[in-house]
Amino acid sequence: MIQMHNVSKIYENGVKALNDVTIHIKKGEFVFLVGPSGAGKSTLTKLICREELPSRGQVVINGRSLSRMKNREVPYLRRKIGMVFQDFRLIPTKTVFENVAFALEITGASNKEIKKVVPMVLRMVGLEKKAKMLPAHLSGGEQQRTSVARAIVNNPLLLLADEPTGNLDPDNSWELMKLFLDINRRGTTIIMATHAWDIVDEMKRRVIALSNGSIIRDQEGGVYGHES
Ligand SMILES: Nc1ncnc2c1ncn2[C@@H]1O[C@H](COP(=O)(O)OP(=O)(O)OP(=O)(O)O)[C@@H](O)[C@H]1O
Repeated sequence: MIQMHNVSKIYENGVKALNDVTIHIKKGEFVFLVGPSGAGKSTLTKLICREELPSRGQVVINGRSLSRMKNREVPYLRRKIGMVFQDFRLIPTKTVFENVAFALEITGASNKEIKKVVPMVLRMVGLEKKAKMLPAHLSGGEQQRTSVARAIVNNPLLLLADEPTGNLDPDNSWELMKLFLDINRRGTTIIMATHAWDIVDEMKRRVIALSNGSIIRDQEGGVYGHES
């Protein structure tokens, strides 16, 4: 489903963030991206959602090369990808319901569909009772679950999460991981960049370790590792 062939990324300021990276990720996999700060994890996730283009090599999602994709096709790609960030990125003036509904509205969903689907997704993340609240009145864990609801409301093929537990305490981090497992069991591929070594070690999933822009380990049922 995701293929990167000999991908390098050099930013305009000359920083080489990724160096000859080749990865294949199959539909339904759960992959942790690990490595020290600056190793290239965020850059890799940005290449997958075409927020950045590779300087060399190819990124192919579902058989489509992202370098050849036209700008007007990018929204269709993004609909297939749900994104979750460390800092939640909710719209502060919208309620929980409205934040999630917004992701559906921009795909042209009808009001009827929004009224049906949003409560279902809020129930799945355990926020059905908080639908009318604003993000500022929620705990960090609840804000992150709202952002997960928003990410999955379009039923994406892929959930891309960049350090999603970075602002959560251990209990909320594990709640989030249970939710991710649930989402993964329903068939969504998950790629999660993280420094949370305890989560990686406990979950025993595929681990891709980056160091200085290169893959130094790619292991099924892997651990965080301390080589990096
Ligand atoms: N937009 C940019 N322009 C220039 N250099 C960048 C840009 N984004 C990232 N970099 C550089 O590319 C390298 C890889 O950064 P990246 O954010 O991918 O690392 P990371 O592994 O996600 O780090 P962290 O764990 O701190 O989030 C770093 O040296 C960083 O400074």
